[in-house]
Amino acid sequence: MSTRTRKSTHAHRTFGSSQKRLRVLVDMDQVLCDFEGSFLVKYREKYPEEPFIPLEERNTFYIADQYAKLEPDMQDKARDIWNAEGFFLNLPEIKGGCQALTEMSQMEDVDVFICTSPLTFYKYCLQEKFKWVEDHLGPDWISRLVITKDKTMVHGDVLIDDKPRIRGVRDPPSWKQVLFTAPYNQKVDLRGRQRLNTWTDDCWRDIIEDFKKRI
Ligand SMILES: O=c1ccn([C@@H]2O[C@H](COP(=O)(O)O)[C@@H](O)[C@H]2O)c(=O)[nH]1
Ligand SMILES: [Mg+2]
Repeated sequence: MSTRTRKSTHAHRTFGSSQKRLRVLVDMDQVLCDFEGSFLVKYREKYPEEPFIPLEERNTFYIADQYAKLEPDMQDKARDIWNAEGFFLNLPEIKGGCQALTEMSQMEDVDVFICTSPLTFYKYCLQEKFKWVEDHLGPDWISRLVITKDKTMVHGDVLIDDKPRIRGVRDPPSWKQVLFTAPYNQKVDLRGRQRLNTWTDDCWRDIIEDFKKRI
């Protein structure tokens, strides 16, 4: 066997598959973690006499924008809830999310990363996001956690995210968004995007398989 043949055989073994790997980015708030539900419970506990907006009537991505329309100081009262120590750490899981992520990461030719934005008031949020991931998914996922204010800067093929409009310095981003359904994004124009309503059926699997065919 010539040197050239040996080299190419080795190369074939090392990089055996011609299938490109699909890189999936998955958001945390309102995709893996129940930000909205938890906010409402805590808000009503803290301000039982104040008006509130039921989940099915939420119509803006930022809670504070809609609460500001109720009364002038409601915006600050709302912010106090998620700025508090322990808010992010104690967010309940969106049903089936962590199980789906674990299974997704075991799919052939798929790499999964968590991609989340921090609060500008980052005192508790940053470390609590790390701890949440460790507690719910395990320590191996810490190296798969990307925290950024600008998700367009992160390279990927798919971003599963509830935010109706994601903008940043890179336009267009490398990824295609799959819109994870939330109360405030039910009526938005999908602009060619796919929707994922829940983690509790196999639709996410079909979406990932479909993207694998397209890359
Ligand atoms: O009403 C809200 C809802 C969310 N936030 C914060 O915005 C970012 C959103 O993060 P994603 O990664 O896009 O889910 C996050 O820091 C939320 O805590 C908010 O400030 N107000
Ligand atoms: Mg989100």
